[in-house]
Amino acid sequence: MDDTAQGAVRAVAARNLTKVYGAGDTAVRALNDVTLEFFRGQFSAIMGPSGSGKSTLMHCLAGLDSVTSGHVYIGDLDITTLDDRALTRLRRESIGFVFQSFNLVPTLTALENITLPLDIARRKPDQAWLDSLIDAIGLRDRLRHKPTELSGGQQQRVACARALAAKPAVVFADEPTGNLDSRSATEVLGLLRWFVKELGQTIVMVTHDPAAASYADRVVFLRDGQVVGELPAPTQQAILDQLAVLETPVVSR
Ligand SMILES: Nc1ncnc2c1ncn2[C@@H]1O[C@H](COP(=O)(O)OP(=O)(O)OP(=O)(O)O)[C@@H](O)[C@H]1O
Repeated sequence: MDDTAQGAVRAVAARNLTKVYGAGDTAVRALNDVTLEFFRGQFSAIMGPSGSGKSTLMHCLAGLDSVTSGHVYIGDLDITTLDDRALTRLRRESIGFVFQSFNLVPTLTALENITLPLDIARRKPDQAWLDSLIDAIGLRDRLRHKPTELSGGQQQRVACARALAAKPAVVFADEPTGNLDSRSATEVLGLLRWFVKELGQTIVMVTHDPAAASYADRVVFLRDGQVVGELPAPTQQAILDQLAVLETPVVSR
């Protein structure tokens, strides 16, 4: 895919992306002609009122949900042309996920959870890369612990390392701090930011939390399935101001 004039390389893009759930009278247009790009080496946040289409957008971008029309690109690859098998391989090799509920495998140790994507893909670990992830999450002395022996914040840091283990093209984080206390949330957000700044990773995060979104390089705002604005270098106050506008019913504006 072309570089932009500023030299930023697109990591993920949606082109005229529409997603309709159901049909007839009960059809819901969750995404309505969304065209949007996320750049390599950037931390982006997606925000918007409940029901605005954030999860749907993330699921379509990650190849977890089919699109009704339009295109999704991971790098140069139009993933809407892939069959299920190719999509599964793409998700395994090129996409990392961090979920609100951590989703670690309870029977595996922290280290086994981190290397799981590599084991599934039968790929040899890059030890130096894994070491940098393990150092970054600060849990070298807990690597043999099972998830239940770790705090929520520690589990989410393990999940973050797992998301990066296979050096994905992009990491999608769905409310990664939604189940954490504020101190653990700050640690996880600092970690995500470090992955972007120091390792050049690309992260796209859905969040309801303006404090979390202020860690991003850029916030994209959705409303009624459409992109209605964005903020570069967002501050928490600027995000709150934008959300207040979005959450005001159109008729009273
Ligand atoms: N599987 C589905 N079937 C039918 N409608 C759906 C489905 N998933 C989502 N929707 C609808 O699509 C719209 C967008 O939903 P989505 O979950 O993407 O919004 P969201 O911004 O992530 O919301 P929230 O912040 O509450 O999680 C909503 O109207 C929702 O009810």
